[in-house]
Amino acid sequence: MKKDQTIPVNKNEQHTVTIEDLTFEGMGVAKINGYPLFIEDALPGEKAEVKIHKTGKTYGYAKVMNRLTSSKDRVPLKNRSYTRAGIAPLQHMSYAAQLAFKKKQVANVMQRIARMPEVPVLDTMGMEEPWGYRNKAQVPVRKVEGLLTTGFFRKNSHDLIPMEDFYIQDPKIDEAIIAVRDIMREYGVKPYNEKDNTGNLRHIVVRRGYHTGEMMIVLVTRTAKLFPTSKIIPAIQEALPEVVSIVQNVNPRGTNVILGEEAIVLYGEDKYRDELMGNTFEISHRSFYQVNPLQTEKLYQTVLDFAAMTGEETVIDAYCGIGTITLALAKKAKEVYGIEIVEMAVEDAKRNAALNGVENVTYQLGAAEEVMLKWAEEERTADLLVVDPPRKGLEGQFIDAVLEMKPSKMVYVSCNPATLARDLALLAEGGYNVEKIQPVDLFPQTNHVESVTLLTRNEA
Ligand SMILES: C[S@@+](CC[C@H](N)C(=O)[O-])C[C@H]1O[C@@H](n2cnc3c(N)ncnc32)[C@H](O)[C@@H]1O
Repeated sequence: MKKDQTIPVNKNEQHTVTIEDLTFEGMGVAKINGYPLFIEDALPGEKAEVKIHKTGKTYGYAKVMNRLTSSKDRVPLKNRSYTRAGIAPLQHMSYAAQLAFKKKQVANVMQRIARMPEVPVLDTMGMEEPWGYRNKAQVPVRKVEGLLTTGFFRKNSHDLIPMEDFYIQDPKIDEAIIAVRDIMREYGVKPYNEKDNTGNLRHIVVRRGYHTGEMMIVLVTRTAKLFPTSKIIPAIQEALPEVVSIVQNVNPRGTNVILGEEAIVLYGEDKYRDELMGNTFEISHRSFYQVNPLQTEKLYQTVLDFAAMTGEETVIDAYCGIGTITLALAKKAKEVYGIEIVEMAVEDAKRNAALNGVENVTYQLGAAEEVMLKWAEEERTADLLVVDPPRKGLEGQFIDAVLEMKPSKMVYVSCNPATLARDLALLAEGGYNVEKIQPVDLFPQTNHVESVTLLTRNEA
């Protein structure tokens, strides 16, 4: 829709529309005289009476008042709040349709952003049981009707929707949140009030090892003062025998960032254990660890399959976190160099290598873009480069370093198709062939798309 065109709808009007497409967030798209309306819980092909609730210059939002026809891809909702909270925005879509939607997301950006429609995008690898998969929950705590309450924020807001069962988390984690909430209520802990930055308990974070059952509880508070800890700690231990670590993380700032800088270990050590690809990992409360353990093994196996190593390779694993991919690579390579920016993750990574008796890995603390540039200038090289950056993708400087270093093979693990496509276009321009992309569903019921891409150097 052109900017100078008048908006063909008004707020609160009702219209009958047919859904034509889905946004990357999974919202239905219908058009009225070319003006796109984004509609929650609506699938392509469905006809519905909708009410306009927001209009902008180039698009608006509408709500389904009456669904007139249903798509064959529609399944019953578990709970409408999960869509509102953004926990399970695709819950109305059959799992097969979710997998197809994610494959299409990748194909779309490869066409639109990378301008490489010819690159094969394989079928998304899904889960057998796409619920109850998350090994970590970070649940906000607020006062609701006078009581310390846990739940989830309504999308784009900080209104707490009280919730006890999240469905996408390991059910043991849901139980643990309720148990900790009840203990906090019993001992009169004050819930955080962000309006005037008062109260104390901001978030309850629970992490649980899928293979070990070990649980870590993180109590995120505004001040370092906490409760009658002498009563709370034994109460948590009694209610949750799987708990091996209780950490208080202090975050005094008025911010959306969950964790603060200061940590006080209340019980055990700042770590719990889990296993991945036959290796054991100790994970501290600040370290990144993939949230879907079963699918993570499929993701890493895809990395190994794409890498097809002979045992002679020198490998760089950039953005390595606590070394989960690094150790999987180490079994098949001559040597692996991990790069990671979070100091505690590097400490975890080193300890984890020792714990598993792996000697052919070396970890470098620092920004991957700086370390890679330095290594390229020193004329160090690698046969294989594995990258697994955060959502913003690779820095320009990182790509420059890759093009100078020229590893013959690259495997790119991405959690954001848009930045992946941008980076693949630059790498292709710099002499890499983008061979294939394998989407892997790490986040069923959500619109997040993870993928693994194989690139080889075109020496011609
Ligand atoms: C998506 S995680 C991947 C971690 C690991 N490969 C895994 O599968 O568990 C991205 C990691 O990159 C790290 N990171 C973020 N920016 C970085 C940078 N500029 N340089 C190096 N590491 C960075 C984060 O701390 C995080 O551990």
